[in-house]
Formats: sequence, structure tokens, C-alpha cells
Amino acid sequence: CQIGGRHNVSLWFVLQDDITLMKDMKLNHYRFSISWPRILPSGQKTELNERGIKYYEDLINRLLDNQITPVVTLYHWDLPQVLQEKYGGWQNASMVNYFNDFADLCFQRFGNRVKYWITFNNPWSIAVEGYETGEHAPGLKLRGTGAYRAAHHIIKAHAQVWHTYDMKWRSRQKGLVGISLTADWGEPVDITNQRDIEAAERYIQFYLGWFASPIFSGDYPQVMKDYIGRKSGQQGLGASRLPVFSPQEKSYIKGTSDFLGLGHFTTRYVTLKNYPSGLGDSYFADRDLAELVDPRWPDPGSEWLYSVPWGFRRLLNFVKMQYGNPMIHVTENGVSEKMLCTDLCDDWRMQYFKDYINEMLKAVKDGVNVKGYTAWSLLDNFEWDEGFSERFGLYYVDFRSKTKPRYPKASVHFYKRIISSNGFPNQREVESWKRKAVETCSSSNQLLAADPLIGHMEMVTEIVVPTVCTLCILLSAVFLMFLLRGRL
Ligand SMILES: CCCCCCCCCCCCC/C=C/[C@@H](O)[C@@H](N)CO[C@@H]1O[C@H](CO)[C@@H](O)[C@H](O)[C@H]1O
Repeated sequence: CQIGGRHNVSLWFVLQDDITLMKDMKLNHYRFSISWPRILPSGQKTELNERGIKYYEDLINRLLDNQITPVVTLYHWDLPQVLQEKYGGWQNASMVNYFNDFADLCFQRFGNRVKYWITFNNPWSIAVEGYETGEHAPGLKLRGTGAYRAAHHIIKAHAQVWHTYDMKWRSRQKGLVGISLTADWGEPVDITNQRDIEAAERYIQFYLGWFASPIFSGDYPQVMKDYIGRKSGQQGLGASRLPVFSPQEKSYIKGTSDFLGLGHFTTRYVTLKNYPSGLGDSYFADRDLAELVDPRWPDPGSEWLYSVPWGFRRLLNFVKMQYGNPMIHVTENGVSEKMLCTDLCDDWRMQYFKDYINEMLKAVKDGVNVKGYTAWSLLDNFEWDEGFSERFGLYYVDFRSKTKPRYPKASVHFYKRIISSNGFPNQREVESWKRKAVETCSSSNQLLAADPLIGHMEMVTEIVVPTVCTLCILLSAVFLMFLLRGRL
């Protein structure tokens, strides 16, 4: 669960409270990110924000005091603005060294206590949504080239950070450094149709393989090199839009992940669809495929998120087969709800967790090396596409209130049972967990229902009172001026 780099409420007592929530749920680890600009506001090591460092030190210490292992992500999408403005962010190769300096500083300052490091969270989103579709920061629409360039530099930056840790810190600190990749599963529409099978394979290779292949196997997936290379040629370009790793770079990058962090939320059916070149380059057109969904799949929240648990097991087995059965930590898995739905009795989330965790356990039985699972997310937080209107939290957060109070959804009680049983004992017991969770959440619902009143009172003290006071002062000043002018 993650709030770290994006902690909005940094009051100490809130931090304490959240750790109490974690402890109460018997979480044994907590994933959060360190905000690069918070530590190095100019992006470079010349200017250090000691208060930012202190904030993370306190968080880490407090977690350890409570026997909760910190799992720290170094880049969950917040780049120091100056690096974007001066160099173009991840379009520029110089980010590799800047990011390495930041990571090195984190290892130096926190590495005696942090043993699990994740370099990047979901680089697919950074590259595609940041530099191809422009939906995320920095909002660039460099179609057909931007995402590939950004990814190229991210992969190199990841590798350099892993080597820095390996050479400089590992022997003393004895931690692990990995990357967290997010991917959907892609299932052929027709499993007897070779063209659909290949299209589904391309879907996964363009998603997961784009990053995992260089890191685990030493180069981009062959199918990406073939498709992008061919289309670039048809477009009259002298070279592929997909950058190339030199032989030295390939061997430098290969093997640079001590574990694979895996984020997974949903699945797509995939079929062949040709995109003739000349209609505009794009990452999406390069894949020559169409994504489909089954209208019967539940989709309680985000429009891209359908609950398809069986896809999780297939994806995990794909990782095992494709990358030599690496150690996997599931870093993100969860489901949202739309804002209008303020019901704390989130039976669809309990169902999602039950089904997805169950499929993960089947994958473990298949021999997949899953060592950890982290739900997304502990608290409702800022969603990158939809802001605060899509809630992924186990805990509901009342964003209208200054103190951002947390209310447990039914899934808190349910998830807690999964943790203490380390899985599912039997169907009957699991059903009774659900019943009890729903009973408990009804009382929290009542608390939340009383909340608009609190919000209203806060609005009065925060907006109405200061505005009225300012107006009074202004009026008095005007009145005084008139009075003085009359006397002169
Ligand atoms: C020629 C064909 C053109 C087709 C154009 C299609 C454009 C599609 C755009 C794709 C959008 C996909 C959105 C899905 C993204 C998720 O994978 C991503 N949000 C998952 O990342 C995690 O999501 C969490 C929940 O939002 C988030 O909070 C967490 O930080 C992310 O790591």
C-alpha cells in the first residue's frame, strides 16, 4: 500500500495513526515511495532538503518499531520540475545519472534500515501515459517515439542504480533491489487461431516484455524489434523508432533485478488488427492488435479495470516461464469504486481480493516463485487519471475534512482475516468472514453519514470566518480614510 511520496497530510499524529491501522491489520510490510523533489528540490545532489530526509527517517523508524518492513520505491512518477524544464525529463539521457545520484543518496541515508528497494513503479505508465498519450505528467504527445525513448532511459537508469547498490552498498546493507512492472494479461480471443495467439503474445511483450526482457534476458523482445523496425522502414525512416542497446549495454542491463515487483489489475481479450503505416505512428498502432473485454466481467470502478481473476494466474505463469522463475513480489493489486459510491460495505472489493489472491495461490502451487503480496491500496489516495474521484483504498478517506479521517471499509476486516489465516481455510469460513465484515461496516457507514456536518462546520471556520474578517478590515480601512479626509 502506498502513500509515501504523495503523503498529503504530514502531521505526525496522522502518521502514527496510519501505522496503528497497519499494525491492527497485521500487515508485515508497507510499500511507499520517496519523493525525489522532496529530498532534492533541484533534482541534483547540490541542494539537500534535510527536513524531507527527516520525514522519511521518522516513517521508516516508526515502521520498524512496529515490526513492519519498509518496501521503498524510488520513483513513483514525481520528477523534479527543473529536470523536466531544463532537459525534457526522461527524453534525455542525462536523467540516468541524476536518478542514480538520488538513489545513491537514499541508499546512503536510509539503506541501513531499508532492505527492499524498487527503482521504478510501473515504467509503462511513465513512458506511454507521460510521453505518448500525454495523459500523465509531463503531458507530452510524442507519438511513436516519446515512449520508446523514455523507456530506454528508464531501463538504463534502473540498471545503473542496481549496479551502484551492488558495488557500493550491498555487502554492508545486504538488501535487494528490484523494479516494479505493471501488466495486464492478454488472452487470445480465439485460442485455436494462431493470429490471435500471436496478437496476445505481442500484447504482453509490448507491455511487460518491453521492460522485463532487457532486464532478465538482455534485450528488447524480438517481436518489438521486428514490428517497430518494419513499420519504421515503411514510414521511410532510416532507423527503427525503437532505440537499440549496444552489446555492452545489453550485458550491463541483463540480470539487474534481485526480484520482480509485479503490479496487476486486469485482463484483455486480444485479436489481430492491422494498422497500416502512414496513418500516424504510435505505440498502440505498432502492436497491430485490438483489445476487447467481455461485457459480463465486473467493472465496479475505473473504466479500464475489469475483474478477471484467472488472468492473474496466467500472467504469473508467463513470468515464470519467460524469465526463469524469478522471485516475485506482487506490488499492486486491487480495485476501485466510483466516487458516488460512498458505501463502506464494499462487497465487490472483498470478492476481487478473494478471487485474485486465490488465483495467486494457485500460481504458487504451479511453482511460481511469489514471495509477497501488497494490496493497492491501504488508503484512498490520488488516482493519476481521475484524481480523488476513484477510490482504491481499504480505508475510506474523507478528503473534505482537514484531518482526513479514515473509515474502515468491509474489505479491511476481510483482508485482515486473509492475513491472519495466510490464505483461505475453507469456503464456509470465508463466507462467514464476509458476513461479519458487512456487519461491522454498517456501523462505520453511520459514522461517515454524520460527516457532511463536520465538513460543513470546517467550511464555516476555514472559509466563511476569514472572508468576513477580511471584509470587515477592508471596510474599516475605507471608513477610516473617509474620516481622515474629512478632518484635513
Ligand atoms: C491506435 C489505437 C489507439 C488506442 C489508444 C488507446 C489508449 C489507451 C490508453 C491506455 C490507458 C490504460 C490505463 C491503465 C493504466 C493502469 O495500468 C495503471 N493505472 C496502473 O497503474 C497503477 O494504477 C493505480 C491505480 O490507478 C495507481 O494508483 C498506481 O500508482 C499505478 O501504479
